[in-house]
Amino acid sequence: MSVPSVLVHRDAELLAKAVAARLIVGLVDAQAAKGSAHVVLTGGGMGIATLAEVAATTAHAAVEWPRLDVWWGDERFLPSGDPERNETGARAALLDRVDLDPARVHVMRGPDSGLSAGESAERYAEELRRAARPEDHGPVPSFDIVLLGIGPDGHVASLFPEMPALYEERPVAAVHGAPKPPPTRITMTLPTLNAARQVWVIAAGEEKAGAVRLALQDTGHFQIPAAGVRGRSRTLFLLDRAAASKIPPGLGRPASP
Ligand SMILES: O=C1O[C@H](COP(=O)(O)O)[C@@H](O)[C@H](O)[C@H]1O
Repeated sequence: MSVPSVLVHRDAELLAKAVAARLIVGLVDAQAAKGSAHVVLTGGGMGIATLAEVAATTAHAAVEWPRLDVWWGDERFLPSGDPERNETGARAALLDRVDLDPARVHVMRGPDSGLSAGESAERYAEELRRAARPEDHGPVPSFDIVLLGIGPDGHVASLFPEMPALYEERPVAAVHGAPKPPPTRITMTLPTLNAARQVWVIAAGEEKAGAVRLALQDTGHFQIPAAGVRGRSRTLFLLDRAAASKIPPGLGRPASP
């Protein structure tokens, strides 16, 4: 597990552009090294803004989109096409604008699939298992990059403080009674997220500052789930100044004037 590094950009707009540029380079590097790459997407304001910035820059043509596997860290358990689904936002911002192989876009199924949330979680775990290679040493691929937003309560993906999914050892869990709507969700669990080479937590705005501070301290992950996500090679907290405003002096590195 890696020790988190913190990079601070001036504001949310610049943060989204900087993360987009970093994501393009990360995917190009991974594809150059291994031929293909796995990315895990997040919903939320900064997650979708980052994807929109990837779409907006011509540099995204450097990514070999047909050789990219796209996964989600979590999904709201809503029918396909619902505007509140993380998938819907990601498709509108980026996925429908690039040449992905549809078989490599791994959506978490909603109620319109006829599956219950628990069955959908099991189905996703099975899809992850099928994509894992012997060199991954586990039931899920070693994702190249996991993108995560963070809630003001410290949640990441749909891992909310003190909820049962935090105790779950299976790769994917159904969440019932989430404190943020909708109450029913599907989420990768901590062991799955932490199988990634790189985990990037992206946050903008003062309302995230307290959670960011606690996530960077030795807070228990049952209280602050973001404190429990760490990439095997690298963990980055990519913040704007407002989200970084409560971290101890000297911890964050300014990245934008
Ligand atoms: O509900 C969710 O919230 C978080 C954070 O969203 P934000 O809008 O406060 O940035 C997001 O990361 C997660 O994927 C999503 O389902």
